[in-house]
Amino acid sequence: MMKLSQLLAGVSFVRRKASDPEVGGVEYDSRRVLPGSLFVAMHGGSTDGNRYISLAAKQGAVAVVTDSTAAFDDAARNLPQLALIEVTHGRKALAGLASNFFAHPQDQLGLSGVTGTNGKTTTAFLLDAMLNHVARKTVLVGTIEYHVAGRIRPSPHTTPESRDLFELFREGVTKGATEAVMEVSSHALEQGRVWGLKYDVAIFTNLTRDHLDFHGTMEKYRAAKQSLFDGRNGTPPRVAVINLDDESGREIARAAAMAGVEIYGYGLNSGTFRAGNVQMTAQGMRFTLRTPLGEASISTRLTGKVNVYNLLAASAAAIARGLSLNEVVAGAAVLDHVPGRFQTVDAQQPFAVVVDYAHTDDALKNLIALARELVATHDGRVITLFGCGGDRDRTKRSEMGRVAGKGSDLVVLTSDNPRSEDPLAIISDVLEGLEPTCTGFQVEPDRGAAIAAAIQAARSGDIVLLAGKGHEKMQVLKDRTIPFDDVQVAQRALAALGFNLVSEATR
Ligand SMILES: CC(=O)N[C@H]1[C@@H](OP(=O)(O)OP(=O)(O)OC[C@H]2O[C@@H](n3ccc(=O)[nH]c3=O)[C@H](O)[C@@H]2O)O[C@H](CO)[C@@H](O)[C@@H]1O[C@H](C)C(=O)N[C@@H](C)C(=O)N[C@H](CCC(=O)O)C(=O)O
Ligand SMILES: Nc1ncnc2c1ncn2[C@@H]1O[C@H](COP(=O)(O)OP(=O)(O)OP(=O)(O)O)[C@@H](O)[C@H]1O
Ligand SMILES: N[C@H](CCC[C@H](N)C(=O)O)C(=O)O
Ligand SMILES: [Mg+2]
Repeated sequence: MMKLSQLLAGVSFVRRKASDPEVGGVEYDSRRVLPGSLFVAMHGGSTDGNRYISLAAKQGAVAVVTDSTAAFDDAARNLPQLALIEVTHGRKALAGLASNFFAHPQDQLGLSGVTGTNGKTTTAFLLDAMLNHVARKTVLVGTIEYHVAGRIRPSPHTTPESRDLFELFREGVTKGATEAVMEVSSHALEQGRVWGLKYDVAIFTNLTRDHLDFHGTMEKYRAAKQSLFDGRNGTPPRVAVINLDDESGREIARAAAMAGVEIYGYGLNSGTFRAGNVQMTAQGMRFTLRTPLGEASISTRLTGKVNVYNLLAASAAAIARGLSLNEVVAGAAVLDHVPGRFQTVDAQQPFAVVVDYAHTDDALKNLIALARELVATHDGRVITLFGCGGDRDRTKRSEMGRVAGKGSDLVVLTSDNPRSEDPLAIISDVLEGLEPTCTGFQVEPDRGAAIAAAIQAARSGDIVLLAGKGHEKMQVLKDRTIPFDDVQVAQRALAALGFNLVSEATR
């Protein structure tokens, strides 16, 4: 419990209807309001939290913070028992209130945030593994799941609302965590979900096409990412770990340097953290890591050029967090794979089946290029299965079709969370890019049947890429959400062909 006035410390507001109740919780969703809660009512893209103020009051809210002048006036008239505060930005206010409510757990954590179009989850997992390897307890927040000092929680969002983030941090600190590693999505930056958080280390992986449905243009998308580095998220980070091979990375580094941030640049061709002598197989990689602390040989079970970048980013961040080069090397060897990222499904079949989360044209292009490199030694073929998400960026659909068509020997075009859209309409958008570039493709909207078809088509030495859903366990359709797991479906398809798992065979 906390007095409303204490919760408001440092939170700027427009006006306040005086009264100072004890508050037992801070909620941004009326459905979670309990007796004694403070409800933060804010407008959104699909509804307006201000519509639910009277419902929240019925459920026992004692105070309401609103981003609406009209809602304030209305509640002042009709709900006289409520303490009221009007703010200009609901989520920024929420971040300040929640930080106060959970007693600033971030101050007791070394906080690292990863942003960029692709590679956030992988880089975060790598950094987390390095920190755990030197016995630092962590909170890990991202797309796949949340880890709170070893305990696993489901992840409803890559980057949760500030209130939920501070709750995770508080629980982590209570359980002995000293570090937090989190993915920071562009949605979160744009909306203010991480407003005011001071990062020790902010990491930029890359910027390529995605999320134009939300940001509108690449410039706005980049600006959202950049705000993690240049102080526009409230306060700039201490260190910025930035991919300097990426054009946007170079721009972001300039802006961060202007804001007084220390830059740790990385890349294959630029920066002070570099990789050389990369030797790559399907099972893993070795390369020389060059850093300002000296050189070391990295050995990892992750593979592919994109994972060289992810390892460079994680290594630089780990060094920024005080690890030695030896500790980085040891930590890099720990991770077997990141769930759903270049995860092989092995039932002793004579071809490879790989589940990967590539759901942008850049990721798909890189994935196919890696597969092409791996089959080139024995003249195998690349079979690529993918679809595009519904209610998401439409501009990437034909581009994904184009890169899949160009790089693959066979494409199986299917569905990937059509959400409210017609799966065939999404497929038709993809075909605009696929048809002109591809000699062999099949269309099968049912993802289960499509996976079976892709696997049936494989011959000895081929690689079957099942792209887009990675770790996901559900397929989101218009009228229902059904359990769906690419790894399991692939295992069943292999079993139907007489290939069976041996123990520990599935990585
Ligand atoms: C576009 C987007 O990010 N939307 C998120 C955002 O919605 P919004 O601001 O439009 O809010 P809204 O749904 O209109 O509701 C307005 C307010 O009313 C409240 N409300 C709503 C209903 C009710 O009965 N009572 C109530 O109080 C809501 O809690 C909210 O505070 O805030 C909501 C509450 O937290 C989220 O559920 C919602 O996520 C939607 C479902 C979503 O799909 N988001 C995705 C795109 C997303 O955020 N993805 C990124 C990662 C992307 C990537 O990995 O590349 C992420 O960080 O997860
Ligand atoms: N550094 C990278 N550069 C380009 N592509 C990458 C990189 N790392 C991973 N990928 C590709 O992108 C896919 C998603 O990777 P990952 O989950 O690490 O990224 P993410 O940024 O967290 O994605 P999301 O925003 O969807 O959660 C991988 O399966 C792989 O195909
Ligand atoms: N988290 C990202 C990736 C989703 C990947 C793909 N499976 C899809 O549903 O589009 C998003 O929500 O845009
Ligand atoms: Mg992610």
